[in-house]
Amino acid sequence: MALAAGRAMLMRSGVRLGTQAAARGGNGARRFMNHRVVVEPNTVPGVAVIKFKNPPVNSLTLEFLTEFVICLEKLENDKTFRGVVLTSDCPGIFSAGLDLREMCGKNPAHYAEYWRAVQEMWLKVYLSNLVLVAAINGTSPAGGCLIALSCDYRVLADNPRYRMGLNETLLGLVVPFWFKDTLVNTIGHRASERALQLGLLFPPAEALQLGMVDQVVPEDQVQSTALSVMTQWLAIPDHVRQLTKNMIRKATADHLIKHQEADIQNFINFISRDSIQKSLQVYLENLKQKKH
Ligand SMILES: CCCCCCC/C=C/C(=O)SCCNC(=O)CCNC(=O)[C@H](O)C(C)(C)COP(=O)(O)OP(=O)(O)OC[C@H]1O[C@@H](n2cnc3c(N)ncnc32)[C@H](O)[C@@H]1OP(=O)(O)O
Repeated sequence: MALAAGRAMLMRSGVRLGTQAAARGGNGARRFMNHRVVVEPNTVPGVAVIKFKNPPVNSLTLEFLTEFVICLEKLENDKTFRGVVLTSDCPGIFSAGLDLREMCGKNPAHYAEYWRAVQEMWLKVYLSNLVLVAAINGTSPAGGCLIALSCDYRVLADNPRYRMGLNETLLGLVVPFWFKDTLVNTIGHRASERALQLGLLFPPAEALQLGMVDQVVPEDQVQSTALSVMTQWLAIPDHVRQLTKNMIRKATADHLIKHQEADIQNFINFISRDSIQKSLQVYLENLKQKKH
């Protein structure tokens, strides 16, 4: 379903699906290249590494989301893969979250298409049959943090410049209930109440203390740590681990699935408001200004 919608979207946007290139890396592993998502089968058998490559900041554009979902779906359907490490190819940034330009100055049909893609991405990651380990090698606000929180395990680089959290209120936005649920399921109710209302972005030591990440390691060890953690997770037979994961996550995902259309309508109504459009424009302008 998501794959079909994604293919249609890529066709509309002029991206040819036949262009995915396969090449052999130095270790003989096949390396699949999309435009914005690079998939590398790794030295650990059954494990692929997905690298986000949507410069400058890995913002979650419609095209990025579509490629990402297609990549995950392909890996899920290829029974040689049991686990995936998610990481970034953009130095210092895991993902800047939802692309603000997708939510600014567009029409309701675009907002609907974009929000459905955000929902589908979250459902795909949150309910994946694969073991997903986030190797967070950069800052990850809002939607970037959501991706990491939706994985099974999080390893964060020990760099005080890398912040993580759901900072939506700082943009004048209210997080959707399923962003909130994902955070509450990870760090608990009280910590989420404070983090969400204040739009807090946490440095590594605090993220670890809160349980937002599972491990903080030196920057050059993020991916290797993620891969060794993966070995531990893959020691469990897939079917029992998958059934257990599904049992724990199903209610949260079902809540969105049941209200998916209403959630899209709510997003359109909210994001189309003049006051929200104005605050997003001001936020984008401030990002530009800070450079000068
Ligand atoms: C009922 C439903 C309600 C709606 C719910 C909506 C939920 C929203 C979720 C989100 O994810 S909103 C996005 C939140 N993200 C952020 O707040 C991050 C903003 N960006 C930054 O803080 C910084 O850019 C950075 C990520 C820390 C990187 O800093 P750096 O100094 O390295 O780069 P910049 O010069 O700031 O940025 C480069 C370039 O990229 C543009 N950009 C940055 N973030 C975004 C983004 N999220 N979307 C689109 N574009 C982004 C930035 O404007 C610069 O552009 P140019 O000036 O070069 O054109």
